[in-house]
Amino acid sequence: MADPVFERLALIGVGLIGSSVARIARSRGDIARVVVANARTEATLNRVADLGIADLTEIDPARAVEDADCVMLCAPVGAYAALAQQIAPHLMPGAIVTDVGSTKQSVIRDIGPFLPQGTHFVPAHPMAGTEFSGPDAGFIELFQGRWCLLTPPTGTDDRAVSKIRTLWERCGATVSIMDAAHHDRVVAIVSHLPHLIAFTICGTADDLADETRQEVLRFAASGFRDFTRIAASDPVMWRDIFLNNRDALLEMLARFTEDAQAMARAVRWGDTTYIEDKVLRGRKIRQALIDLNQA
Ligand SMILES: NC(=O)C1=CN([C@@H]2O[C@H](COP(=O)(O)OP(=O)(O)OC[C@H]3O[C@@H](n4cnc5c(N)ncnc54)[C@H](O)[C@@H]3O)[C@@H](O)[C@H]2O)C=CC1
Ligand SMILES: O=C(O)C(=O)Cc1ccc(O)cc1
Repeated sequence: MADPVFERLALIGVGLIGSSVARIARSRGDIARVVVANARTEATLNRVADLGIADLTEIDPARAVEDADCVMLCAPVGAYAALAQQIAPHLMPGAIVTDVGSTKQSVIRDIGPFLPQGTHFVPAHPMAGTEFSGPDAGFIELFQGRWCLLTPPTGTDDRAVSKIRTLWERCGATVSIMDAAHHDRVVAIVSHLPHLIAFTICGTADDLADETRQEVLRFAASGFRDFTRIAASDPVMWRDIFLNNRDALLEMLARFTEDAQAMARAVRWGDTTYIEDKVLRGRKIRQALIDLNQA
């Protein structure tokens, strides 16, 4: 077995993503020699201990990061600034701080300024997840065959980037490195806007008159069901994502609204070619994903 990438990995937050990393690290042995789990409540830490997915549990984030050569923030992105401020004075010289947040410019803005000289910061975003949360939701296969996007700010130490790349590759992901602003625009269209649409359409259906709502729930076809799966995601996590990728999300929403209006016009005027073209385009995108094995 290869040497572990890290001696001690501290996970700040052990929900779906943190607990999946913990499970993989514990089962493989070549990611970290010791896994420390931090969460806000004793109840979560007791659950982590029962699940046996960390070597140590620690309720104080400042203590959790002591002696860790890698600290991974796995909480909702709105909590990052306060967490960074708390842990910064306790980081070991040379420690690598990384994260799994779904927005990247905000994370660099919120964490970067607190980190002391001599530590390294490698922001990351695994493009894998489910609508479930908490330590029970994680699983070993979560990142298998999925992308992990790294957005190291200019000047980041190459060895630190390379170690985080190895960590994610050992989790089963393929790593791609990109600029944080580009990342935020890409995920706004492929992830954040689809979630916004899912939350909105479920709300719209729920706002309908009582009688109709019953019908919506009883006869929901698979299209609506697919939306409800996404809409079942964690409210705090998505509140934080929307507010921390505001500009890119609003830009993509404006473009989407224009396109939806064009579709409405085609429906109103019976523009069969327009409607067929759009449906065909959707079908081609679906096929391309299937060909890439990502659907
Ligand atoms: N759920 C998903 O599908 C994906 C989520 N992400 C990102 O990963 C991060 C974690 O998401 P999940 O694991 O899904 O969330 P989760 O809700 O399953 O777990 C979050 C963890 O953070 C802790 N936490 C919550 N608020 C906190 C606070 N104010 N201070 C300290 N700790 C706090 C919770 O106790 C819990 O341990 C988020 O930043 C999210 O944007 C990234 C990829 C996919
Ligand atoms: O469950 C789904 O459909 C997801 O899209 C999961 C997801 C949620 C947030 C991310 O930043 C990345 C992936």
